[in-house]
Amino acid sequence: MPTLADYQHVARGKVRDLYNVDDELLLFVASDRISAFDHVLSTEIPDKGRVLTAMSVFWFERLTPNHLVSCDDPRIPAEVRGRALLVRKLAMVDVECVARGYLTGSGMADYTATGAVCGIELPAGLVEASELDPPIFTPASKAEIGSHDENVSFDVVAAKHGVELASKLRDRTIELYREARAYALTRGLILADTKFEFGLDASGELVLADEVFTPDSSRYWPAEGYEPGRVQPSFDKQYVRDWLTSPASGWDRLSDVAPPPLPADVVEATRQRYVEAYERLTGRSFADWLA
Ligand SMILES: N#Cc1c(N)ncnc1-c1cnn(CCN2CCOCC2)c1
Repeated sequence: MPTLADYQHVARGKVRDLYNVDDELLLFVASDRISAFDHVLSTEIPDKGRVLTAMSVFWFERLTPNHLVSCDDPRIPAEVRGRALLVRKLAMVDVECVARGYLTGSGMADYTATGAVCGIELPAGLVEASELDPPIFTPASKAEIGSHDENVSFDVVAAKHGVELASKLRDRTIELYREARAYALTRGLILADTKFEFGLDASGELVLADEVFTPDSSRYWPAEGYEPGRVQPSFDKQYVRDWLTSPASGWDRLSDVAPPPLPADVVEATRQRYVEAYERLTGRSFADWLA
């Protein structure tokens, strides 16, 4: 059985890492790190990596083609089993493919400033968390760790990758989002938006890569209590956000100071929210995940 040290570390994200296994395969590892307010916190959330990996696998089982080869393979080191995926190498398309079914975050900021998002004019009078019907494709250029992705128009993507591939990215992004949004609603969860990464395989086929419909790549809101006109509570990170912005933390989010460690009760409540999100979405018990 190999260890992680046997594989070359080839890419590091805020909370994920990529290792080279061989000419065909990569190891995609999800950590227990959590980010909030653009900081990677010093406190980890136990099982976060395992829960998010289990969520990606649930969706990869339903949405093909994708890069997943295996979640349970002898080439996966025991130390990361359950939070690591063996994936096939692709020629990645350098676009963050975002679908938005609700107006929030940078989309709301762009709308407030210009009445449009990624060059897509929206109706007047929309408010924070307004539903967008139809959902919109709002691509972004990938940013380095620590800075925000930049929203770009479809035409910018088409200029870089050609109209045919840009259209495929847009159509596949919206198609996948619509399917997952409808399903999530049946489980009492609003999938407000999501971010995909795609690659091309040797035959030139567009293949879903990265993580899929996890709380790190997507915004999940509880459907119960949904009300446009205010910022909705994040299903998974609200406890962290509320504590960090409360007097109890002693932290000023507008300062450049790193956030303080999280108290144990916030860590446990957050862990429970990740487990609850997985169990509500999949109908499966997290205790059964690669036990
Ligand atoms: N997925 C995938 C994938 C693939 N299947 N084939 C080739 N390259 C990639 C790849 C390389 N970098 N990234 C960006 C996202 N990374 C995620 C992990 O953590 C680091 C950042 C994706």
